Amino acid sequence: MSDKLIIFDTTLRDGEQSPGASMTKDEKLRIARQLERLKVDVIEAGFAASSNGDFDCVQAIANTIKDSTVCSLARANDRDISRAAEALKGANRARIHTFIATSPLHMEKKLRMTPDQVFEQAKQSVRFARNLVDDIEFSPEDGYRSDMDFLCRVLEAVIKEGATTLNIPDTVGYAIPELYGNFIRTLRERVPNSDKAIWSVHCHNDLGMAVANSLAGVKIGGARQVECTINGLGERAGNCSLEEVVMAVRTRRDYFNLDVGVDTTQIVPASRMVSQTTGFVVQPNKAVVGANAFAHASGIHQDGVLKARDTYEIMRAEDVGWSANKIVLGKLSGRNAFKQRLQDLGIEMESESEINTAFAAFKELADRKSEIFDEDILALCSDESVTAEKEQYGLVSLSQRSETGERPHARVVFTVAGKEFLGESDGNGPVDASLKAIETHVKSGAELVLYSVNAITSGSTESQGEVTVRLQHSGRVVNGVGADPDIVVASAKAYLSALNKLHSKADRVAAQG
Ligand SMILES: CC(=O)SCCNC(=O)CCNC(=O)[C@H](O)C(C)(C)COP(=O)(O)OP(=O)(O)OC[C@H]1O[C@@H](n2cnc3c(N)ncnc32)[C@H](O)[C@@H]1OP(=O)(O)O
Ligand SMILES: CC(C)C(=O)C(=O)O
Repeated sequence: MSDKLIIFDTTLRDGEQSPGASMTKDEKLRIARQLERLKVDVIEAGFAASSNGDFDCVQAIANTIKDSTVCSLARANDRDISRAAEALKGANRARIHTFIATSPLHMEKKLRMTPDQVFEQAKQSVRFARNLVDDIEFSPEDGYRSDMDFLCRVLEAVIKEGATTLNIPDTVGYAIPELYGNFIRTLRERVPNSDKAIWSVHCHNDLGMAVANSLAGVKIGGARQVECTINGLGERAGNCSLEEVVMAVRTRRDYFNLDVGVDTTQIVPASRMVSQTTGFVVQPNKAVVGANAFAHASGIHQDGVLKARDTYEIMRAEDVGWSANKIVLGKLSGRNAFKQRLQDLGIEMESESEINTAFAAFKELADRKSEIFDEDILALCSDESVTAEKEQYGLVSLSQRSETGERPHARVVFTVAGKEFLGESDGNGPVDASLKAIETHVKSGAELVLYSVNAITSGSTESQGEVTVRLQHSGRVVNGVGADPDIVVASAKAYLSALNKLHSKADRVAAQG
């Protein structure tokens, strides 16, 4: 049996069946080119007979893609199949994928056909398609819920008519891995001449088992084609996700012993492209392509990964297209990860006790802020040099008046080197008025380059607000942070804190030079 697993991507067909994921021709072409870079074996470009627009998409993709086989879906009737063949005319390698439902439920209630009629239509359609194109895939829709004897009869007949791939869909995601794997194996054992066709799996994710079922179809059943989509996009809860199935087979080659031709470094770019095109956001904890798939937030894991990546990583982030794995600093981080980040940022600490002080400040900040960025660490480390005694500026009191239709006015009392000053100003808003009131006396000449507000405590109106301001002056950039239940007061505190840092940096520069 072949040791190659064929990757059949149906993002542009079944993926587009996700409500809200419809794509334009240009978008489909762009994704098709990315799928070719990804080196998938087959691209199911659409359903040519479904509309003139989708016909154009299939045709454009067929005329553009050179390496992958381009496929169109078609119902089991002459019109759909002819449209598919026509759209695929320009393809280097073309495949028609024709299907008809074989489960008792679908035949009786949906198609309103007898099993014998379905049998004849399946045979006739494959024969018709085979006269137009050599590469024919046949799918008994709702195959997994079909009667085994009937299914074997249909599959035997379509092989005789020239079907080259037999795809057994779990159309409604009802299968369980072991049962689905055995189902495929039984079919392969019972259908005469089963080795004349490639067996394929197409699983939906209604019970969250699309990937597991597909892999069971491969391992237990002996399927050698998996139908899948980028980000697991697809009808209802989606399809088997390409990135998961490919990385499972590759990472556990010891178990599957199969080759996949996919260039895995193109996985993340493909995932991003599909997400941006469809507007379907990838959940952060999604395997392989989620933002957190290679991110470590807890101290023990961070320590392990810094010492040896494989302690907590079974794949390399770079192998699937991320630039690197991530150590995310936060309240669960430990000293080793913190020290490593200081080193990465070029921050030198002279003694272990200095590091301990910075680490304690970091932990305190991390209790209030869910993620600590490099800017926070830079600010936090420069804070160490600003002790209470050295503070040049301090807030004493603030009052402000703002009424609808009137320009807000602020009165701020603050200290400069221990002496009290009163500043007053109007402004566009109460925050603007307060900062201008401080500047009436300070005249720092600094430019405000960032202003942001965070709720430190839970999201009620009583929350403590944390304001960050970033000031720039003569090439120096400093962050100031202030917290208070009153956002205007927090802003004034943050502003004065940033002025303190500018002042202390200026002092240091003066002392050095
Ligand atoms: C499991 C899957 O994902 S299958 C693929 C699903 N994808 C799509 O349906 C997307 C594209 N579909 C479409 O654009 C339209 O449904 C079309 C163009 C295919 C058909 O549109 P309409 O002719 O208006 O039919 P409508 O969609 O209302 O009903 C489907 C018809 O096809 C029949 N049909 C369904 N499957 C098949 C099949 N595999 N082979 C032959 N006929 C079929 C149904 O019995 C029904 O026939 P009826 O009109 O005689 O009752
Ligand atoms: C057309 C077939 C393969 C399908 O999409 C399904 O059964 O889910």
